[in-house]
Amino acid sequence: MKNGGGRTSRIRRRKLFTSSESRGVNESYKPEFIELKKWLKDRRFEDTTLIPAHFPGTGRGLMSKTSLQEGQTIISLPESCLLTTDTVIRSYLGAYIAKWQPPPSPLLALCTFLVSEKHAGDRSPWKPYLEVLPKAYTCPVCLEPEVVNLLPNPLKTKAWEQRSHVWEFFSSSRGFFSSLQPLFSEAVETIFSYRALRWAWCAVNTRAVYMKRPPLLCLSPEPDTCALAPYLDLLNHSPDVQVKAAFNEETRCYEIRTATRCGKHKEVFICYGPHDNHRLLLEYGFVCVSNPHACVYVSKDILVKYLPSTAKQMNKKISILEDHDFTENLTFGWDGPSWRLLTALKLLCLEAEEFTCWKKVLLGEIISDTNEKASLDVAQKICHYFIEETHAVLRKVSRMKDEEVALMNQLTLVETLRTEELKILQASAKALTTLQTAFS
Ligand SMILES: C[S@@+](CC[C@H](N)C(=O)[O-])C[C@H]1O[C@@H](n2cnc3c(N)ncnc32)[C@H](O)[C@@H]1O
Repeated sequence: MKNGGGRTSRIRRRKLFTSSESRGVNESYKPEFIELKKWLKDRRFEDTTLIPAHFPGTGRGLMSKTSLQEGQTIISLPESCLLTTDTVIRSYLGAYIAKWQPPPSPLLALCTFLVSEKHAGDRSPWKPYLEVLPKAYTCPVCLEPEVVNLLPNPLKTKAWEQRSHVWEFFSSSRGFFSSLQPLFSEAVETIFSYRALRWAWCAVNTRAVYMKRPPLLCLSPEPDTCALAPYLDLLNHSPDVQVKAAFNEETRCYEIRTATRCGKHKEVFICYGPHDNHRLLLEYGFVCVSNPHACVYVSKDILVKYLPSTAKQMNKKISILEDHDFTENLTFGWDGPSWRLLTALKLLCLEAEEFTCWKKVLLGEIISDTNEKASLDVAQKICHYFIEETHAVLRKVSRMKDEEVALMNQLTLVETLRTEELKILQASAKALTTLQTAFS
């Protein structure tokens, strides 16, 4: 029952209020930003609109020097500042990439360049940019296994998939890295280690902007869509803002135009997409407090577990749900259970004599008061089960924070996610109680 109604807008208003309260601390005096500024100036970019700052809620980001109006271009970064596969192919790596069969992917080309330039240290012309890149990431691939196990089930599965994916990316690239040995005096195995490649993978995945490029013959045909955009990639995400971002073929700059006003000395945000917190954690390693897109996912197993033991024709009902794509994306949100979740429950709760009406249920028709009530009751039970489970995990996280101080950051991330999910579940339980009163 997500209708984008009152609660969501209240959350948005609250969020806007809190962000306007949180003052950033100017960081432009820091040596790494002074160096980055010089480097950008040499590439014809000078910023008069934004300054690097640290914010209490979001960490490092960009702050506006003046108030920004709707439609204003907040940043216009020249092509010469962008790090793309073109940069890599034109570099000393180009000849090695061209020789390697099968051709490396665009992502591997970018990651190899980042690792190699980081290794070059002071000799790298990209040093001022590399120096401001985070040293560590909090995407699931970087989390300790005991922390991954504290994630909600569907996210946990995706987190393990991400770990195998990055490991596979590394192992399948070892041959290519060996071919680069003539470029280095140290053994390539020590330069292109799993940790180094994982760091580069996270840098590209959490920071690159979308920029579709024509395929290059020496690279595999996977889409070449990632560009690293120094300085611009200091902009944090907010679900409450709208921006237009694209490479302008006329000015040959990557430009971001805001559609949301921003006050002087406030954090300037862009929107990475209408992502829920699972996706933000999976792809970017953070979660957003009061995210209107956040939700709690319900799996098919949990649906079945909480149905009354008297429920009939369960296998048939499950296969109907599967055939009609109703076993995925079943969620609780700020406004209550989603329409998809309630519809799946209504179908599962059909009495034997109502079973022939299953198509009507999928079309959103009401079959009977009994069916409406039964499905709301199951939804409420599931919601309470999740509330209990979330409380239990939060207690465990709190114990672990005392015992495993080294994992503090990772545990705090899980705690924020789980606390947000608890708020959503409590809001859903309340919405369900209101709906249930109509049938009591
Ligand atoms: C493109 S970078 C933005 C700049 C980044 N904060 C930095 O210091 O380099 C994306 C990363 O910033 C962080 N981030 C972005 N938006 C955030 C937010 N609303 N709250 C907390 N962290 C955020 C996440 O770590 C994410 O992976």
